[in-house]
Amino acid sequence: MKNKNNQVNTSQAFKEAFIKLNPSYMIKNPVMFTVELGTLIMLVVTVVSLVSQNDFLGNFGYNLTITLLLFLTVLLGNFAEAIAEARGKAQADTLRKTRQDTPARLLTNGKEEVVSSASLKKGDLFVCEANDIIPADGEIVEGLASIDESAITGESAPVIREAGSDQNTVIGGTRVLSDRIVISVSSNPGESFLDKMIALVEGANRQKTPNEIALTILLAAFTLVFLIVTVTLKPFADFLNVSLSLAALVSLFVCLIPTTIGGLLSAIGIAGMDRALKANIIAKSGKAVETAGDIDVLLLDKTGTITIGNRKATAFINAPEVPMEDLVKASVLGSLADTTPEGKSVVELARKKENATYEAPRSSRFIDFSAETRMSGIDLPDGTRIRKGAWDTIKKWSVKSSTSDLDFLENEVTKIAEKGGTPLAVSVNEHAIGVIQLEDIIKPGIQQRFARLRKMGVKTVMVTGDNPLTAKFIAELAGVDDFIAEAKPEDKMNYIKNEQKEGKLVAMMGDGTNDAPALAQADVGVAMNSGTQAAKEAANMVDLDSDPTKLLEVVEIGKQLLITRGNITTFSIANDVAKYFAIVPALFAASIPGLAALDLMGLSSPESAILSAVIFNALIIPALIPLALKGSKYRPIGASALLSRNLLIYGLGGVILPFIGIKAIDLVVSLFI
Ligand SMILES: Nc1ncnc2c1ncn2[C@@H]1O[C@H](COP(=O)(O)OP(=O)(O)OP(=O)(O)O)[C@@H](O)[C@H]1O
Ligand SMILES: [K+]
Ligand SMILES: [Mg+2]
Repeated sequence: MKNKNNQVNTSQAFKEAFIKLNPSYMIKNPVMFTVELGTLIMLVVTVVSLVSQNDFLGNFGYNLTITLLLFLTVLLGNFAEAIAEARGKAQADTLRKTRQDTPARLLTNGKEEVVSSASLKKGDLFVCEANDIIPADGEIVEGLASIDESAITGESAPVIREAGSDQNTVIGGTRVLSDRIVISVSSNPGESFLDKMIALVEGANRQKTPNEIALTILLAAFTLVFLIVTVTLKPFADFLNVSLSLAALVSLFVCLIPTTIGGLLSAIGIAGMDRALKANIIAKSGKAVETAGDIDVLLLDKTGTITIGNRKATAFINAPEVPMEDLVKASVLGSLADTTPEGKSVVELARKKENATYEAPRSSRFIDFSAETRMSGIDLPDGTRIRKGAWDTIKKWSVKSSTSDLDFLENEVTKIAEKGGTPLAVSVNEHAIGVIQLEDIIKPGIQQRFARLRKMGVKTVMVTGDNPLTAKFIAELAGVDDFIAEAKPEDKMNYIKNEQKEGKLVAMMGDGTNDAPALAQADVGVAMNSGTQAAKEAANMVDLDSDPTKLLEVVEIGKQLLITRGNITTFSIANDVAKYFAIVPALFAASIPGLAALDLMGLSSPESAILSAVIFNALIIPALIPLALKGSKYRPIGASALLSRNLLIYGLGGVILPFIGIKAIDLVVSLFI
């Protein structure tokens, strides 16, 4: 999140590192758990070597040193995880301050009563006015207000939230700046957006992602293989009359198993979630963040996602021989009960421009707008049927219209649509009588960012319920690769299913209830924070900035996470293999003259070789903490170029570094033993 202080408390993280030594916690990380076991074994050996002496038990001072170094290795792994978590904890504390108990003006049967925010339940209604802190998450059922959401988003510009629109949700802890709204509570105590966010940043219920689980299993398998390698070295050494102490065997084992990635794995995952949060993305799972790194197609809803979303009526166009007054009257009557911003703006335009107000006769029947029918309207008591909606539906409805009227209106509809406006046709008793022009504003700065997504190999597709001409205009202006028009909610979902059948990974960004099925179906569903409750619940991420191009950051964070994990794994395993060739010749060189040729390093003694390797093995973990937290940089240079580049740096580097590092440490260590 922006503007949030993010101070990392190092001493606190160090304390956490000790708490994490608990074996029931350690067992989740098999590699480091084995190191902990090794430490315990060495502790026992150290104590025993104090009273009884032989070659296998080794000497007390040396054993104690190895024990302490192994303990340090475990501790440093835990510290890496703790320091990654500490950043989230600082943010959680800031958020907690936002979640205080506030008075709520509960509304029951039209009467107001002040209660505590903690007692609000799902479905309760409450009132908020200027300067009130909104006591709970909810949907506005009446009115419109400007709201300061900076406590959550860090963004100081106020946002407009309005009943009946796709921008009708409010978050507990944010502040109303103007006007009066009635809100219906959408979550029970303890389950609010803030509660979920706090749990998320604290990593309280962080689940390992499928990728992480797979890697953990692989690393455990490696550990087992190296256990066998180490154990079989003992009879081999006996046969050759080389004395190998228990300390040497345990140390060799710890040096060979992938402790570097084992110690940093969870820190890498936590840091990825943390980067998402810094980009103002609330990711409900780490899996979604990782998947985002591999996305092929991005679907975007038009209204409210690519455009600002409060479409306003700006003109009435009447059919020939239909008086303007009749069109305006029918438009207003057909919009009186329409709670959408489109409907309200029609009534508004009639009042402002034509100075016309009308009231619906009693016992009229209202037909609500739905994305499915794409029209709305009213049936008057005298039998008059008024409908307004998308041109293709109204055209079908208007069976009694003359061809010339239909031709005229179709021409007007085309003109509006070609400029990116949304035409709403109006029909009375199956006669089309005119068109209302709706206009919307495209969110700024979109085009370049879609171009970058294209460069990353992501195809962008706009899906909309609007007509093909409007869709085409907005699609070109926004710079998306393709568009789908006249899409009903299930069309959006089916498009995603089809792409998925072809093996593609699909992301969807949307804000409306009509986007919810698609958001749930997509591999990565991102809801606009401004969107409806249904959209936010169906999605696996929420973008606090309601920015449709935010997927760019999400993809980069996902790729970064995958690449960082890949790089450190490569490095860790290359390191371990190199250590084998650095230490084993040193252990046997004295007894097998043939091996001396392999002893490239010429380490000062077998004991010093072992010690130096263990020290190197422990220190490499903190050395890589900054990389694990910051992540490898992602460059859009293509997958194979990236792979060969990283293999070169982390694979080759991982092989070479231990030779240099261990030799340098050996030079120092040999001064002491
Ligand atoms: N209040 C309304 N009354 C009648 N018709 C409407 C109303 N609002 C929209 N329409 C018509 O229905 C069509 C579909 O609307 P819908 O909101 O499902 O899709 P959309 O406008 O493309 O938005 P999105 O891109 O968010 O899906 C609109 O293009 C418009 O022609
Ligand atoms: K190791
Ligand atoms: Mg929308």
